[in-house]
Amino acid sequence: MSAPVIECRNVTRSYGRGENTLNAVAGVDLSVAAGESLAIVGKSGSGKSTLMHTMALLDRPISGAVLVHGTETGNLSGRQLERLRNQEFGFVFQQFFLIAGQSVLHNVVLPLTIAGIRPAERRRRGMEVLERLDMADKAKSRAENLSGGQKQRLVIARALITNPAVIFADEPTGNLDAATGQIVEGLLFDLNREHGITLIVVTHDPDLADRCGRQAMIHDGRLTTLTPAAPTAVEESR
Ligand SMILES: Nc1ncnc2c1ncn2[C@@H]1O[C@H](COP(=O)(O)OP(=O)(O)OP(=O)(O)O)[C@@H](O)[C@H]1O
Repeated sequence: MSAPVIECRNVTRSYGRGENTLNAVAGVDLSVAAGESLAIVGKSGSGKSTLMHTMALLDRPISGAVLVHGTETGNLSGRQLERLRNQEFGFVFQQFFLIAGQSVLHNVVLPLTIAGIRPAERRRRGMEVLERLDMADKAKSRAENLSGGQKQRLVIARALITNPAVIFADEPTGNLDAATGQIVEGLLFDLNREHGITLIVVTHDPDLADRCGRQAMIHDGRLTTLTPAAPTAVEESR
């Protein structure tokens, strides 16, 4: 089995103060092996997105620790967290978070722009990833003019551009019709299987959850069930 790419140790994340404090995630221990696929499931409001955001270093836990490749992240500065996120993680959320008025290519290379990569290199890598997702002919189109499925493919291209170790997907097919959702789902699992990218998916969709190697069930912020007990990790191929 590969070493954990992400490890949560007794992670608690709360909202509000005093008697209004709500532990949206409470004492979660969870280890994700490199190359596995994990679904985070549970009822609405159970804490799935909060857990994912905490694992993805978008939110800090109020207690406990999140380790990435074995490194404790609690002492990192905001800038260091941002760099780690940008290098290691890709994000595919239900809302596409596209910059309207800008081209598909501009949107795809955004993480490289943030990382300070030069324009020629950005363009080369942007076109490469768009070709991989069969979207090269749309490179110059305005992002807002794409169909829903094309937008989500753009988002996957943007998530892939930094060659991430982990893709976090929060209801990735939630805004898509069933057929388009299947295509996007297929793409995500191909990346997991063929490129060893770890996939962590928050979903209400039982079929999508079933395609993942493991399922973590969250109830009132607590991890209640983890199935199967042993991770089905594939070799990391990065
Ligand atoms: N920014 C916030 N401020 C205050 N409370 C919040 C905030 N974000 C989430 N919560 C609360 O934390 C709890 C967990 O929310 P979270 O979004 O993680 O659940 P979820 O399982 O992802 O829900 P859903 O499936 O509906 O998206 C909920 O009770 C929610 O109301």
